[in-house]
Amino acid sequence: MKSQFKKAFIFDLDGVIVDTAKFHFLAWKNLAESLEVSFSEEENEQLKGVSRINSLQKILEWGNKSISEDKFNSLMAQKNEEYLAFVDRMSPEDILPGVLETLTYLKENNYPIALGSASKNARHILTKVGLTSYFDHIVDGNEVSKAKPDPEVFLKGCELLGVEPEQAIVFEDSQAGIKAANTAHMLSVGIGDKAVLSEADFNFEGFTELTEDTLKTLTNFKK
Ligand SMILES: O=P(O)(O)OC[C@H]1O[C@@H](O)[C@H](O)[C@@H](O)[C@@H]1O
Ligand SMILES: [Mg+2]
Repeated sequence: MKSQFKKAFIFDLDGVIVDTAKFHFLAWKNLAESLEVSFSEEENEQLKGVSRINSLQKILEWGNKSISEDKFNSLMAQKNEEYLAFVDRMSPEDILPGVLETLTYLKENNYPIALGSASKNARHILTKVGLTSYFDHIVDGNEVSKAKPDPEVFLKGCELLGVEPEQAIVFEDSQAGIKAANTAHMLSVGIGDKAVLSEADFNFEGFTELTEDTLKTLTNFKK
């Protein structure tokens, strides 16, 4: 049965828990440049939180390129191979500052916790950094049909955690993810540049700013 008072936490992965956003950037940049499509931090911002397939579609649109289905599939595989070579070198040292402390506090205080990521590599990355056991449920790119900014990934997380969307607090580093949380009436917490994530209900540079008092403020906040 759902308790209407309980709060639950949903974490995005890339750029929130681990700094894999920089690996996605490097891999997409190499791919875009191989197609002679210019790719800067600005374009990259628009790919954060966006699925692999939609990201490649966007790059092709920006460069006004049309390619065969075979080429499309081989580029997706090539990007993922390059990305996974970076991931292979990851260890618990790659957990972003303050994340472990936040997860430990939430776990000790019995808050339900889910992962809500667009990545098909999410489980592999959580294993690499040793965080799998902190999550009651993991929803990743393999389990959703609609990519962020559609809220499907977070709604699935709520369903599995047994809470209503209004009870969920979402940590996100992408504009697409903040939009998804807002659309579903969840509390959106932007992690990163406030100017970029201006639509979030709360903003923090990183988890080191999230003290126990701040977490209590979030759990008591009514949107
Ligand atoms: O290619 P993957 O690992 O399945 O990830 C899909 C997307 O996952 C998101 O978490 C990232 O922010 C995106 O940059 C990425 O494209
Ligand atoms: Mg992210």
